[in-house]
Amino acid sequence: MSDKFDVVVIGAGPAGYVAAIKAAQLGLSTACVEQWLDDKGKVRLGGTCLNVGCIPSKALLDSSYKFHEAKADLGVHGISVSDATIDVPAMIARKGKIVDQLTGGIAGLFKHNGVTAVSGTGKVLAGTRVEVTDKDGNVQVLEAGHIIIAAGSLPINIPPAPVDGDLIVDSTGALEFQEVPARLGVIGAGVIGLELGSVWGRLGSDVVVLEALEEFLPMMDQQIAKEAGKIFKKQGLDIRLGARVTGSEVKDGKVTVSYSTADGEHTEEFDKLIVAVGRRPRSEELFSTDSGITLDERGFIFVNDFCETEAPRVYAVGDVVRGPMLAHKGSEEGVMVAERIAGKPAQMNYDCIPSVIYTHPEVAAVGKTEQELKAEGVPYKSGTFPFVASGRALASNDSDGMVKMLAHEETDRILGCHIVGPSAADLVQQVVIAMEFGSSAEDLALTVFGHPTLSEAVHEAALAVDGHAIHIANRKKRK
Ligand SMILES: NC(=O)c1ccc[n+]([C@@H]2O[C@H](COP(=O)([O-])OP(=O)(O)OC[C@H]3O[C@@H](n4cnc5c(N)ncnc54)[C@H](O)[C@@H]3O)[C@@H](O)[C@H]2O)c1
Repeated sequence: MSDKFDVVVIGAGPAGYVAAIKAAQLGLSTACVEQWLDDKGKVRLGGTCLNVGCIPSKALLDSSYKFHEAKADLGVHGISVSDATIDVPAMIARKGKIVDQLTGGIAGLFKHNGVTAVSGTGKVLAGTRVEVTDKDGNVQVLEAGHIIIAAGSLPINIPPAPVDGDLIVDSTGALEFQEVPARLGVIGAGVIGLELGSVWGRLGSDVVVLEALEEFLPMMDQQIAKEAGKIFKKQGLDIRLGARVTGSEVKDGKVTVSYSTADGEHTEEFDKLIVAVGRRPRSEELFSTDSGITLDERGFIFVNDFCETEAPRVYAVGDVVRGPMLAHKGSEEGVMVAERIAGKPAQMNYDCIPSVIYTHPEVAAVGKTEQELKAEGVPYKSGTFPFVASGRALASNDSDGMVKMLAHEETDRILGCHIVGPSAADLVQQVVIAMEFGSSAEDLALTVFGHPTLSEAVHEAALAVDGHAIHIANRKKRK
């Protein structure tokens, strides 16, 4: 193997592997260094997202939802299922197969595009060189025209609940339970806590989520967060806000968690405990001190809007840099950087990145929340539409939630859209496209939406912005 490449990418997660494929497609000789190994000691591509994140968690979310439907949701359609049971090891094995299929698919894409996968741990040295140490300790140095660091992130550990991989697990361990825990504790009511809490809750666990903050989903639009909180409560998720975990004790196959609230100290006993208190950038031991790369105060690699680090010809993308820790944000940064290396004037629109919590119903958002617009003093108007007024949602017996559209009071330009409801992730994408093209709420209102679809709820929310909704009573004066 040559040790000279136009581009060396460190990390083969969604940010790194996409950057590598794009760079190769643009005619640049490209290597991608990855430290993850499979059980045979071969390099494994795909990073957290494919191996222990987005994809396996969605596989379990879907399996557990089907079980829940069979047990509790089909009766209303006149379908009776007697004695639905769940084979947890079979469910986990199916998830494993999907992961294998997708990670193998990236190896195929690398081959097809001519990306060289290099097994080992990469470290950036001065002079755009990358030192790679393989599993046996062999070291080689790659000479790079440009470097793209896409080293990702790691779960945060907290001293009150040290992960032991058995009773106390992080998001990775929570994808491997071989039986349904009777009582499951979750620390953190963030994205991971809610998704994994839903999986095991639907399979029969009695789930308690302990969240230190008083506010539920503070990053989300508060009207939508409140609606989501009500729905999750109705589903049986016991989310305790203002509950800061202060300690844990493992004894006799159980874990006792201590937490404090405004009322004082409390304890709860669980069969398993998931720690989901956030992730941190994987930026340690990633570059030599003379490489010129710097970190910001939170440990993220410091980059500008074009993902350029302070070292010439060294870029960083994805979870290891500022911005939301989302696979699609990392992938798009990877594409932008590959194109800029190839001399194209590419840039990212950071104002138009959707985010989703894959509970059922899903919670999805793009753009500004109402509280952000208020804080920034931006004049705005809003329109909402509840799914209970959607024929399609009622037909599917899936009518919890609403769509909320925010537009500029004077220009009518769409500023944000927030949804809790069926297929929220796909619905919000319609608004992402509209926003990317600078659409006004009226543009969406004048668009023909197929009937009967869930998408009509987006249309009606856009109509409601100026009091023109058809299928609900408009509260505001029409313009
Ligand atoms: N669907 C998705 O897009 C998706 C899925 C999974 C993860 N992610 C990303 O991964 C990252 C990590 O997710 P996450 O859910 O771990 O983090 P998060 O930051 O979304 O939530 C962590 C929560 O834990 C709480 N917390 C911290 N310490 C606590 C304590 N001692 N006691 C009680 N509560 C405590 C915090 O207040 C916070 O609300 C996020 O950036 C997320 O966006 C995204």
